[in-house]
Amino acid sequence: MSNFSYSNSNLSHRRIGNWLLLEKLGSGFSGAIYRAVNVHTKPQQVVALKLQRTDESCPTNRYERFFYPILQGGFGMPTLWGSGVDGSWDYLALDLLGSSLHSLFWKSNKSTMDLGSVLCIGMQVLARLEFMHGRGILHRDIQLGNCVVGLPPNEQTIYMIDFGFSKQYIDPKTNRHIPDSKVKRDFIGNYWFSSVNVHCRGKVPSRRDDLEALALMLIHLLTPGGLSWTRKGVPKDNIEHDRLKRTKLAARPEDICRGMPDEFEEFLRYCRKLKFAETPDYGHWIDEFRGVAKSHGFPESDAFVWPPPPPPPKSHAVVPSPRKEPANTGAEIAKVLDDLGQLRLEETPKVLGDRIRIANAVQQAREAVNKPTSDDKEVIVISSEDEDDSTKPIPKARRIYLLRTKVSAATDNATLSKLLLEFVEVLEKTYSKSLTVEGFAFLDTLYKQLADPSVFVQPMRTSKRSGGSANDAAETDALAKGRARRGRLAMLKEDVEKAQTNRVLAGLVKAFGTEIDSSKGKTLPKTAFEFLHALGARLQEIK
Ligand SMILES: Nc1ncnc2c1ncn2[C@@H]1O[C@H](COP(=O)(O)OP(=O)(O)OP(=O)(O)O)[C@@H](O)[C@H]1O
Repeated sequence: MSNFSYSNSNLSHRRIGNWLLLEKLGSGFSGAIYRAVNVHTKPQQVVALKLQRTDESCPTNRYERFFYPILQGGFGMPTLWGSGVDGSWDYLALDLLGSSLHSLFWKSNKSTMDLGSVLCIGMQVLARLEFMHGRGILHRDIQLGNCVVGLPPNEQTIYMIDFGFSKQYIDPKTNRHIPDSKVKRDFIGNYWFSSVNVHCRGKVPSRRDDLEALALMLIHLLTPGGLSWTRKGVPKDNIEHDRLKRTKLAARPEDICRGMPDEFEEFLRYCRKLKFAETPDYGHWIDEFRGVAKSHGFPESDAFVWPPPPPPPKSHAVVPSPRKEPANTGAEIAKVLDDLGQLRLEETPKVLGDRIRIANAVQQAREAVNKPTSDDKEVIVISSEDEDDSTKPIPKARRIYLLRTKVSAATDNATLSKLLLEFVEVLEKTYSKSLTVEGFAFLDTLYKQLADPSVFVQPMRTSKRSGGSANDAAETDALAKGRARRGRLAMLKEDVEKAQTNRVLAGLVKAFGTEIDSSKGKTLPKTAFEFLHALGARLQEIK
């Protein structure tokens, strides 16, 4: 085993193979990278020479020499110009590239990376993974240090490097996916971003784990100070490592993604739901990230521009956009602010959980900011639903937001039914069948519309036996009986089918929201969709 210290050594001006070493670019535990020139070419070809001792206990250069040829020609894959062994040195001559994302972010001295840049990283790394996986190779060490930008004119392209931990997941002899195993295995990857399955549960890595590492990397960049388990540095012993794994395992997607566009939480959930041998839908998530960029006013291109250009104007930076409506008076704005001031979270009745109350408060604040003052002479509509006529995908969160604004303006049950079914369609079409903050906010608005008769133009009740709120409550209670016997969501669906009034439906929407909010991962099982469809149908019937 080599005791050689790559970080303390300086091999500048030495010649290895055809290459004259210039300055050191980086070094790790088991290798060093130098800028080097080919002594035989004119003009001199400049490369990055990746060096490793031949007696290295972890001979990653030998593995990389195998993978690079398979990856040649891929966009964002470095070209391998040569490789060999010279004396005690094993070397790879690679395209000379620029800084790693780790070093760019570190030097920016910011606690988070801007959303626009993070989305570009997401889109580009997804495309790299699609290519690698398409060639039958897993990366298995996705991290910021292994994503590097090119040198001009390729400085907006992110390259994948370091295939020392890579592996073929398609067996070249049988052409079949490698098998899964129940035997716990030693973890391969990195402490920060390796997936929960691989890192904490000892599972065999597959394509899904490369994607989950990317998801964690993106979430890390958007988290002030980074993901909690990255803050104490590299674990020094097994006790610290075990603690780190426990923290990672316990971190719920909804907690670590709080405050970020919903798509990040959905992407993480999606990765974790993929089956061992399942092919991820890379294109779908590239489109989702592009949609988020668009809705936040960033360019839709995945070009990674660093340092990031100034953020888009505030009016475009917020996901929801105001509806077209007459100019608001100063009194209205004052009322919204007053309402916000009155918002006493601990005393607000619990409707659908904290997530909704917070979402609503944030929503109101956003709307207050976007509303013109009484001094404004004309209404400036920054964007509206009608403007979204492009073929680009609208992110799920925005679609749900738009539906929610329509629900709050609806004046009859038929419209509510139509909007609810559109909402269900959005949920059904997305991969992650979990209810996000926007989804809960939609249910909350629907609940309020159904519970408050004053919002409807038409009379709300047609039932002979529903005389008042006491009866309504009794009816809801009666309908709730027997839930212990059958699945609660299935029971709620049956209750919906029997409901006679909007107020009863409101109670059931509330119960449904509470049910989902208390479920692990806020996921919507089949019975939840059945409930929503039944609710849509019942709304058509109750005039
Ligand atoms: N082709 C390249 N051009 C320029 N710099 C590079 C290149 N490849 C690597 N580097 C720099 O050297 C660093 C280490 O590279 P790499 O990850 O390939 O080596 P390693 O020995 O496997 O490192 P580690 O032990 O940290 O995984 C990178 O983070 C990057 O800053």
